[in-house]
Amino acid sequence: MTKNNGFIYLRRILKTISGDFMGEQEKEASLPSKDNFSEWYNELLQIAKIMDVRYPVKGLYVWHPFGFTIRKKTYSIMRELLDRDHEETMFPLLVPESEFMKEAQHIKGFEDEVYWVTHGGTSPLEVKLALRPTSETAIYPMYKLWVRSHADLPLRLYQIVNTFRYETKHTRPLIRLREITSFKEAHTVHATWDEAAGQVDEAIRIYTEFYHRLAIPILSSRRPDWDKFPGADYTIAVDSLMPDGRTLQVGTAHHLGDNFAKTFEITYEDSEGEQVYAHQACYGVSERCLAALISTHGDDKGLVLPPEVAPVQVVIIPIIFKNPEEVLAACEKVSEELKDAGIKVKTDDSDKRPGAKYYKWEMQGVPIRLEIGPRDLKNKAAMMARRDTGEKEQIPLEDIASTIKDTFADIHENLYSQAEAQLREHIFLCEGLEGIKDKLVHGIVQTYWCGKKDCGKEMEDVIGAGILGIPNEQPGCKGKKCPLCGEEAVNSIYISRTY
Ligand SMILES: Nc1ncnc2c1ncn2[C@@H]1O[C@H](COS(=O)(=O)NC(=O)[C@@H](N)CS)[C@@H](O)[C@H]1O
Ligand SMILES: [Zn+2]
Repeated sequence: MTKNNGFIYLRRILKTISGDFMGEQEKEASLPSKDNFSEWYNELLQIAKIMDVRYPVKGLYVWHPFGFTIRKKTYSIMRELLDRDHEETMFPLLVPESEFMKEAQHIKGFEDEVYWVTHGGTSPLEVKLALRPTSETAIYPMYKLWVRSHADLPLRLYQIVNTFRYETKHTRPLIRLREITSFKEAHTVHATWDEAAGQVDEAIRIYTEFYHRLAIPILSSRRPDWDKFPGADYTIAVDSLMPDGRTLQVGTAHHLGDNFAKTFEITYEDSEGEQVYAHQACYGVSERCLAALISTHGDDKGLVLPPEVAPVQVVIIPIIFKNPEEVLAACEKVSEELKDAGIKVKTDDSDKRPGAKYYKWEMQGVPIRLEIGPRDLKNKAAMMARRDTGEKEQIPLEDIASTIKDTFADIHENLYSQAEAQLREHIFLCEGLEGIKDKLVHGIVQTYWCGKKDCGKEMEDVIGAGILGIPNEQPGCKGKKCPLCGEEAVNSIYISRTY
């Protein structure tokens, strides 16, 4: 038995002795402390019924309905934001080798990651087919047919599909998958380079809003050239801070220049009747948004969900001593009222002990618990317990739906500001190499750079961590030196350990 398991086993013994008896099934599901983030994360995915990792193919995982509902809710937020000026569509999964192999940089970037289909039944295919690792090479041959004139631009389409990448690094549920099941990718076409650049900025604005809706603060920065998307002019990424001080790339937007337009002959007739190559942008978010959601807000009791994406937003627990009918009738009435107000509510009238019920619904991250018993009825009230703060307060049954909705807004704001403070506390301004190395253990380092590629690459080797990017908002670099070569700094940069 490892030290760790011994500790968990001891904890279980102590829990039993302390009389904090839980139902047999809960005892099995004790969650490690979040301080041990990796174990906590893996256990929580199972206990909270997000994903089942036992599927017999590496890097592929199965959605439990509960997790799938959270995923669906993040989709509806992303669709709401993109549908303002994009249109949703769907392109095929299989990409003929001839198309896939067209864009040289793109191939170089994906040749080790692409899955190939070589047979149909027992007969070998004439042209082998790639499982899309991302959809440029599936979409752009069609854009060539669709984009004829200036009037067709800008074209802004997106799709939410699964994509496949033969990841050779350590795969992890929601974080590094071989089948990305929730790839929300947008592909846009523009008349000029500047318009495509404007779209990249708009994509980052959309992603910042999307993550705000999940109460997750993110950092946006331009990736160093050696870390941009294959075939792109440049890449802007958004990163969230994970509890172990590493950053998670939770979305990217790429300026493709006219690189893909030249390869796939996407041209349009301009006002002088000239054929002009279009300029493009593409951007995407995967189920890493859920990894960030779970990791940013979860605690030692389990998930903590922002109300907008919680499958169960309110759980009602009847507290029954005497006259159960009266209590159950009151719970039913409150439940109906909340449902009429569009709130997702569940009443747990199972025969579990209240303690076991609290444990279960806290684990599932239910934002609000309502306890209703005879004493509450006498006061025409319910006891409201908030999952984010643990606070309990009596609230009047009268107009309870609007009280709950106001509390949802407070919960969301509280989760966001807590996460924002956490992020701010883990960005360390350092100017010397030694300071950078020891701060990197705890989070993100903001430092300076001379802007020279070979110096940047050497700095990464010396520090043992990558340059995350160049933030858009640049503090002045006047008089600041590059920590490696000592030359004048031209940029302030973020450095972090990453997933
Ligand atoms: N193996 C993976 N598992 C989970 N998420 C991934 C994986 N690979 C990439 N992602 C996520 O998907 C996002 C978009 O992927 S990407 O390669 O950067 N960009 C593209 O594929 C572009 N075509 C825009 S859609 C990344 O920012 C990252 O958050
Ligand atoms: Zn330098």
